[in-house]
Amino acid sequence: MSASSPSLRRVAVAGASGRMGRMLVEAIAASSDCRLAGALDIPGSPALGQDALAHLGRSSGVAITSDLQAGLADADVLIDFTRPEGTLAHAAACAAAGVQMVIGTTGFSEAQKAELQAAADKVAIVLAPNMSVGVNVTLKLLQMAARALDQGYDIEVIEAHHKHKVDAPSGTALKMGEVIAEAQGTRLADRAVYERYGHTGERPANAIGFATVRGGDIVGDHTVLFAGTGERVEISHRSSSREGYAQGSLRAVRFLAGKEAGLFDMFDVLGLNG
Ligand SMILES: NC(=O)C1=CN([C@@H]2O[C@H](COP(=O)(O)OP(=O)(O)OC[C@H]3O[C@@H](n4cnc5c(N)ncnc54)[C@H](OP(=O)(O)O)[C@@H]3O)[C@@H](O)[C@H]2O)C=CC1
Ligand SMILES: O=C(O)C1=N[C@H](C(=O)O)C[C@H](O)C1
Repeated sequence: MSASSPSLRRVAVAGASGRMGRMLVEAIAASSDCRLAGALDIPGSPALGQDALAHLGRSSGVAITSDLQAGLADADVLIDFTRPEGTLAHAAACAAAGVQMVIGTTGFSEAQKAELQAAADKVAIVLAPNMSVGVNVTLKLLQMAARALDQGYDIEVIEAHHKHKVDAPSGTALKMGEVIAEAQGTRLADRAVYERYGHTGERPANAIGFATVRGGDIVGDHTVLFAGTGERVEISHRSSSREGYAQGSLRAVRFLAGKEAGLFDMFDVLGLNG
């Protein structure tokens, strides 16, 4: 489906009654260049039939539906923050209907990522575990630090999130590990240590360790520790609201305008490659 005018993007939201979905619907309603064109949620959701802005006591004129075809019918792009299995079903429908996607969902397996790549061969998709500008700049800082601190520094990624989060480590923490491993000419799969318990033995020099905290309403904290001899470097990002994820998603929506196909990330959107 093509845009109704070059400057107005018609945006549907999947997981519309979720924490991110609500934030996205609100951000779209407040924007001057995006219009809410559909609101989807999972069959059985208590939000079905309600207006997408009902949680704010307002009306968007768009009711939340689980009918994928109806939810996408008027959309140029779908923003999806749901669960991997939901995102994959949405990606298949979007590829068939020619609807672009911005995907914030985390927790994909390698096989699921390959399915998203196949969808992106048909329609343009931005996929990123964190849409905030600050986190993506942090990833660039980590690239630089990882190159400079290549020898003699033990690397640990520590993340904290709210008690409702279902995947661990966070998608952002894994991305940080991947960026660091790649900057050092290695693969995260060969270095990641996700669990420690009991007699673990000494720390392998090349390990990238992960530690996960879950509790309360923590929006999202990430720290990477480079622990050397006599000093340590800590690079941290803390989100205090989901607004940054929503605004980053809208930047991705604008970036996609006019793109036919391909899998992009927030480095592409923000011009951070190179
Ligand atoms: N990339 C980024 O910047 C960010 C990514 N995220 C990621 O986004 C995802 C959602 O986070 P959050 O909003 O906090 O989660 P929520 O659980 O609050 O929202 C998820 C929404 O998706 C719906 N849903 C659940 N399963 C399915 C399915 N199989 N198909 C369709 N819809 C489904 C839920 O419905 P119901 O409640 O009825 O189950 C709910 O409306 C997570 O993977 C999270 O890690 C989060 C923040 C930022
Ligand atoms: O579930 C969340 O809340 C978040 N998930 C993303 C992740 O897994 O990295 C991004 C952010 O940290 C919030």
